[in-house]
Amino acid sequence: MASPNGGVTTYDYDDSDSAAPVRAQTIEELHSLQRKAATTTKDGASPLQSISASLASLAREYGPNLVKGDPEAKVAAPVPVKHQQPSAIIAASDSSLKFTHVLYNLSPAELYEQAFGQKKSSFITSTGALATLSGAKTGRSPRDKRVVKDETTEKELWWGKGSPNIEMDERQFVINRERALDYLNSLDKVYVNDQFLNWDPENRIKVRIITSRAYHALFMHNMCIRPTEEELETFGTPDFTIYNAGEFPANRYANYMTSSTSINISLARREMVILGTQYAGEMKKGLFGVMHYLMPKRGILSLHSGCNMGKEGDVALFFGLSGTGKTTLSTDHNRLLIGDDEHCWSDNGVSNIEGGCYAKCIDLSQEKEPDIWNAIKFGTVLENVVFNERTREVDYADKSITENTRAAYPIEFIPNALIPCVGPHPKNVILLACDAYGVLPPVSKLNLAQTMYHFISGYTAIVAGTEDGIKEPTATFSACFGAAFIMYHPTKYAAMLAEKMQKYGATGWLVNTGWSGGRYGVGSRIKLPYTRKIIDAIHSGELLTANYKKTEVFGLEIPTGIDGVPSEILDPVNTWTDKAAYKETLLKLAGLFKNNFEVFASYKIGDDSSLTDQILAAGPNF
Ligand SMILES: Nc1ncnc2c1ncn2[C@@H]1O[C@H](COP(=O)(O)OP(=O)(O)O)[C@@H](O)[C@H]1O
Ligand SMILES: C=C(OP(=O)(O)O)C(=O)O
Ligand SMILES: [Ca+2]
Ligand SMILES: [Mn+2]
Repeated sequence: MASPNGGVTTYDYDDSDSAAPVRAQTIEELHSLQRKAATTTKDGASPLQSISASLASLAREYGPNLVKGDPEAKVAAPVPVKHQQPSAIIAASDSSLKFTHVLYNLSPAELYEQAFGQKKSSFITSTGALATLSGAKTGRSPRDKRVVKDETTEKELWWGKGSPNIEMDERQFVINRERALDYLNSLDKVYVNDQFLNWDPENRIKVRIITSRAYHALFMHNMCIRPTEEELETFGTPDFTIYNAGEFPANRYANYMTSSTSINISLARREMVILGTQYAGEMKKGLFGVMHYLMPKRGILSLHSGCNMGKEGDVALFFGLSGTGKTTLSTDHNRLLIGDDEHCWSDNGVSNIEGGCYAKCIDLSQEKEPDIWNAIKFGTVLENVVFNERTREVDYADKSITENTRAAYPIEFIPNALIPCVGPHPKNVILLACDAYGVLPPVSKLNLAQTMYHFISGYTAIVAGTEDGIKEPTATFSACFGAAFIMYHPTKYAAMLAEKMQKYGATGWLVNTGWSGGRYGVGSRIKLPYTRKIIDAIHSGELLTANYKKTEVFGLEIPTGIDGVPSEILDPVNTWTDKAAYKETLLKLAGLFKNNFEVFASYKIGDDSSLTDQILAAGPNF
């Protein structure tokens, strides 16, 4: 009788195990049957060659020896493809004799397995997410960011007081780059992701992320736009490359370095080097800075904002500093999500830069934020959360590691995401100001000059944990609601925003997602359900036709009533029991606005000098 595995004749024993035997002679063969080979690229060597070039030292003649696939994979291992090297070259150092395995664009399942093999800190939670730790740094380190100042960037970029761009020179950049590369090339394996930024096909940017940690690769898989198999085949050379050697420290004695953490950007080389921090947000926000450089050169405005669209095609932008409500408020069950954090506004409308969302999840509740809650499942990265050791249920209230706990998931995990993530010109531009002083109204309608005044001021709070060293909400002025990420002077972005808002007739709003009834510590955070009702009234048009009154000092137009919101909270004076303290705090804040704006007073906003005058007059009067 012919056996199912063909050719081999077996005889009937009186054996109870009468099922057909598996098509394997050995246990290894059996294991190899478990996994069906994935379709590989037509020309397997081509991405490896471009990766080898990426990982090459600038000082040595050729790059490291690269092999595809996991060194641990004994079964069905991909065929090693050695990088082409001139055969006559004699290895200059031991490091060039050694192989580094490249794990290229792995799937989430593969990255889970890699993460478990790599760190004791990676676990599956009860809903299937990958919980992990980012190490000593659990927020961004803006004081450790350096940008190469050369002849071009010296003229182009915003430098000096208030600017996020702290200079370094080209030579120190390549020294740090070499340090990162030597570290990465010393490892047995590195993870490489080739992905895209920007859903606008005409302005798509190709990015490569090289990292030592599987969780970083999964994070970027979720956060950037994922290429199809065909797009990977023709990917070619990336437009921008991140070398994430965050597990390895920077040299504190090097020029321009002040700590062992260093985030280095060279716009000329189109590269970013990360040393001494594993906080994943550093990569996504670093790339955002690059987009803030590249896009305005093409007449496209880059925005630190969330974005969603109503059923009628009405688009809203939500500008806000980290942790002040972009993700929470743009994720709205009644609207289509275009993106939660980074967008472009071009002549064609809006487009999301990213392929995923990065939600703060401290105190996350299923009831208040159901869509984010449900997105935390297999494939999602959970950074720095605490969970029950046995049930693996996450305790979202636990701040023992940080208050900046985060979930990163692909945008498709939100059921009403709009794919591709593009939309028409915005109708409403909402500025989220998280007021730690508790004196700004929950909502005000702004005219264009006021919108520009508040956009340039960027008054809000840095919330606990989002930046290194911040322990409680701290009042700040962050130009364009994202000063840490912009590259040019704020008035360049403001002029573009004014032009676009005017051209497309968008209305500006100031929404306080912070405190009410007293400053932080005395009053309380405005309730999320009320903020949602306010946002609903903006979207529906209800607030365009409402009755308004003007506040003293700031001259803000506030509505007298909104469906579902207690009317008395709309004017903040009503929520303070100590009226004298309210007035004093209001004047104090107005003074801070005035001081902050002084540096901008000498700049013209765009070509319109009458708009500049109106903007200067749109601040507080006292
Ligand atoms: N009134 C409010 N409006 C918006 N967010 C609020 C409000 N009250 C509390 N929050 C909380 O503030 C945080 C906002 O974070 P998130 O939306 O992720 O910020 P961003 O996307 O701007 O970085 C969430 O944890 C949210 O639950
Ligand atoms: C990730 C960050 O912020 P956001 O919540 O705005 O994405 C950050 O500031 O590190
Ligand atoms: Ca090796
Ligand atoms: Mn966010």
